[in-house]
Amino acid sequence: MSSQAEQLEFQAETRQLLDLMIHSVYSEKDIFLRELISNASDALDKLRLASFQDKDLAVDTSDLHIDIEVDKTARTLSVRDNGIGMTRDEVVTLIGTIAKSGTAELRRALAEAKDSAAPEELIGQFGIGFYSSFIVADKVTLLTRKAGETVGTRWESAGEATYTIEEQPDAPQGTTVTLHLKPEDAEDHLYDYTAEWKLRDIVKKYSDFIAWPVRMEVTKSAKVTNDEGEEVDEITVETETLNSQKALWTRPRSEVTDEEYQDFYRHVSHAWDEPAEIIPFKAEGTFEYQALLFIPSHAPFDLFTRDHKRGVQLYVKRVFIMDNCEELMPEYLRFVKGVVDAQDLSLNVSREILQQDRHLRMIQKRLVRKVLSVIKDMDAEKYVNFWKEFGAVLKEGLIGDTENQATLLEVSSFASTASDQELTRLSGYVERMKDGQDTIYYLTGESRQQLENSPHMEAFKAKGLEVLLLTDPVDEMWTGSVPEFEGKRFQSIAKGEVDLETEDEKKATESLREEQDKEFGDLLGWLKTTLESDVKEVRLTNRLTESPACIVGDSFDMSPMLAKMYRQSGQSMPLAKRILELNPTHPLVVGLRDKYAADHDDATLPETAELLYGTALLAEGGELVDPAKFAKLVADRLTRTL
Ligand SMILES: Nc1ncnc2c1ncn2[C@@H]1O[C@H](COP(=O)(O)OP(=O)(O)OP(=O)(O)O)[C@@H](O)[C@H]1O
Repeated sequence: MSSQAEQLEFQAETRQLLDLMIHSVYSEKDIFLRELISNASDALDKLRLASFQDKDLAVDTSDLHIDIEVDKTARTLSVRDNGIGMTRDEVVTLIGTIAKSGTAELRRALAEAKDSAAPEELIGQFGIGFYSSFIVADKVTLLTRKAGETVGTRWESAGEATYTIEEQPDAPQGTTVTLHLKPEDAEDHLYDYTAEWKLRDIVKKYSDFIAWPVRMEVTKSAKVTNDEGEEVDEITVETETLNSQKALWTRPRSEVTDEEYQDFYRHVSHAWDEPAEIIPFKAEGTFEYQALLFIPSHAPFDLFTRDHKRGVQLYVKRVFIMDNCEELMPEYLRFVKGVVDAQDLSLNVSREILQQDRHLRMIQKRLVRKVLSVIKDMDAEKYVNFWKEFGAVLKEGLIGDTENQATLLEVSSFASTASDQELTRLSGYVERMKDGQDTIYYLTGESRQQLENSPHMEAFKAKGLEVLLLTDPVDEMWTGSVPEFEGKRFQSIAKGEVDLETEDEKKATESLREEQDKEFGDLLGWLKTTLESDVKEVRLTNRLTESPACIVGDSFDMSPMLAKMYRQSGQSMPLAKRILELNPTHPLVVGLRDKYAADHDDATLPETAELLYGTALLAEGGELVDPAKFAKLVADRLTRTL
């Protein structure tokens, strides 16, 4: 007895995607089968794992496999697995909606792309494997029963606004996806997906390495002699395993083609791009393992969201143990995909055990070194693309991975005042350093333009000193914890006192300095009191050539941008007071000094002090605490000048 079929609506984004899929002119239509087999293979992996971990789960895992079945008359193609299956709720959440984290981005991509975007790009970015069925089918039925449950679920959709879902008491355990195929149309690359040769071809091409047997009933004809002594064709139907099931990582690189690696990459990463680097790796000795890692050519859309989930898979003796094994790759290499197959771990390992495992830590160490060395050896073109896609993530490693800090610095690139087109490596910066320069100067902030025009830059521009322009949020963090590169100290030009004068220059200006300190002493003291709630010190500087004032931090002060990031992430961050530096040669500063000397009680003085501070803050791209009050001050002052 089956319950009433319920009709549910697809989420709006899913509907748009399905629409794209159905009307796709994408010529690589064959890939739908790869997606279905990939899902089936994952489901078998999960069942085997569940049977290890849950002894009460009464399931037969002795014959796990994938069947491909065709019905030429009904024009259907089914992919059946006896894997983990899904509950009704899982079908609704996994098949009816797209992962929450991706929806906002997807909506944007769909709006931007409309008809122009190649659907395969969207498919790739958002990992919507199952939906690719609708490229070749006008109706899809999914029948599934979760291991351990008694009742199954039947899901069906024609890829329009809705799908139906109902209970199916007699469903076998596992999942069967049945495609009601669209009419053949060779011109549109819609082939006969009930043809044995075609299916065999596709499986060989895309899914040969799948560890589980992919089976299909095939007809064989053989010449036999009948009772009358005549030679006749005998047609027999037998089940054949179409894939070789060879784990790619166990085979030497010379025996595997690039295509095979690429298809495997797409299977493990659920991505559709090509890997930029293929990294086979083998360790022998006391602790044996094999790894096959990939550096993708494109960053996935969810690289920076918390629930980014695909990384390196852990296998133990060719048995899948888990996706995204965090113990194998540090966070900052989360874009690396692939598998690690360890020989000496127990199949029963849990996440908790893994966290303690010494061997795993050793594997991680070696893999990290291997990946970094591959990045180091990339040719220029590949590296530029790599850095564009993953540079901001890699730099996260500068914060925690002190062991590889030197290599990470070596492979990092940065924007710099030396070129407005190309990024520079630190080695390039060091080569261009002036005689006697022992410091790598940098400035952090939100955009290149803001940094280039910041008052902090003035003296550096005037002296022709190169400054790195760091605009990734992560730059705010690592610059605080990495002291040097090849003996050259990093120094923020917005922090500490800047001393760009040579000894000779210092001598020449010494007396001028003393004089200025005397002349401006009163003003500095008064300003410090007046602006007490905003600054902790007021001093003269020679870092400014054009602006009247700028604000700097002490060497160990948090930058305003970093404080803002903390506040945005919900942490309370008291406003840190910084230092106001004045340009003693600027007419505004000189004028202010004179006015203060003439009349300490002039009513306009405190306002001018506030304007001076506010404009310095704006010039560096900072945010005023009370913009309305500041605007009013400016307007009043302007009115008086008219
Ligand atoms: N044959 C199957 N057996 C069990 N669960 C399945 C099967 N096919 C799909 N699923 C479930 O549905 C989910 C969504 O599948 P879909 O192919 O749309 O994306 P995916 O496999 O998660 O890949 P991606 O990472 O590309 O999103 C899967 O993650 C899996 O949990």
